[in-house]
Amino acid sequence: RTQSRLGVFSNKTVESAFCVSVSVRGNALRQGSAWRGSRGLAALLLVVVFVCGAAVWLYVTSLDSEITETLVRQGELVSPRPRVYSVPCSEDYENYKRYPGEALHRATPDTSLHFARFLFPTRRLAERGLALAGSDGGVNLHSGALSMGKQFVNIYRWEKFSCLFLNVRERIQAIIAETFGLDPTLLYLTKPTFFSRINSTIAKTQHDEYWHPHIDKVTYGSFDYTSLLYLSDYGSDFTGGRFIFMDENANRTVEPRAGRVSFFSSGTENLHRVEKVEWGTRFAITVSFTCDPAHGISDPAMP
Ligand SMILES: O=C(O)CCC(=O)C(=O)O
Ligand SMILES: [Fe+2]
Repeated sequence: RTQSRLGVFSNKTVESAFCVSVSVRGNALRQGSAWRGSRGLAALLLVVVFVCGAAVWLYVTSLDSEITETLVRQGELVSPRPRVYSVPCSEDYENYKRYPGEALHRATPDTSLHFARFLFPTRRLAERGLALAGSDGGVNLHSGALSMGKQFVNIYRWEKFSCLFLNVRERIQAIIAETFGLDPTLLYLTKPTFFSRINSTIAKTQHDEYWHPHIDKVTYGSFDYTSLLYLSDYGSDFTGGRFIFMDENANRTVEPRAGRVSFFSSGTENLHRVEKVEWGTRFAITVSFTCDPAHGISDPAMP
């Protein structure tokens, strides 16, 4: 369809060009109008090039994402009950030691109401932490120390962060436990738990290449449950950057919304990737849990 639209525009252009070449052979008045005509033609050409460029760009970006289903739109409010999509259990789990309560589901709740209170300070903290770190990837929260040249800065000094994080962590842990039918005391925070800021600049390190399909249990080792708390809105703060579950026959997306928490079991059943961010800046925090007490980490503490 894009090609035929381009054809129609080209035909009109040829017609106008013919009229102009007739005019220049006439008198001065006609030359003046020919000049105005050719300026109009140039403007028309510019508009045509812009429209075609935009159409091709939209087409290519829609091809890139290949979304087949949108599980949750940015504007939807899925609250207070989480929306749950069950996926078949991955056979990989047979190779792992099992811990009580490991469940194999995917849940995509929108808990904006519960998290609204934490959004602004958490987002500000993420912005300040990432500005200090000067990285386009993420900032680890488990040590609390950001390297800044040769100096280390403890981010937990800011904003009573440990209390804030504890609340966020506890609430997410409670929702995961409730949704998967687990005992919340058998879930442990694990590392890495981190802020991420993504924009359209080119990745500096391989770690910054967030768009590759991956399985969190493989990438991070200790993850059994991944949760993502979004701190900015798809469509207004940034475009692109949708989260995509890559199922066998479908690519199912979750559109980030500030305050939305998406969580899922971290195994093969939840292969996923993040679409490249096209415009703007996307902030999120990844809070991860393990069922293995040996991989648990303690909550950040105030120094
Ligand atoms: O930020 C997201 O939506 C997902 C990030 C992710 O897949 C990861 O950190 O492993
Ligand atoms: Fe991931």
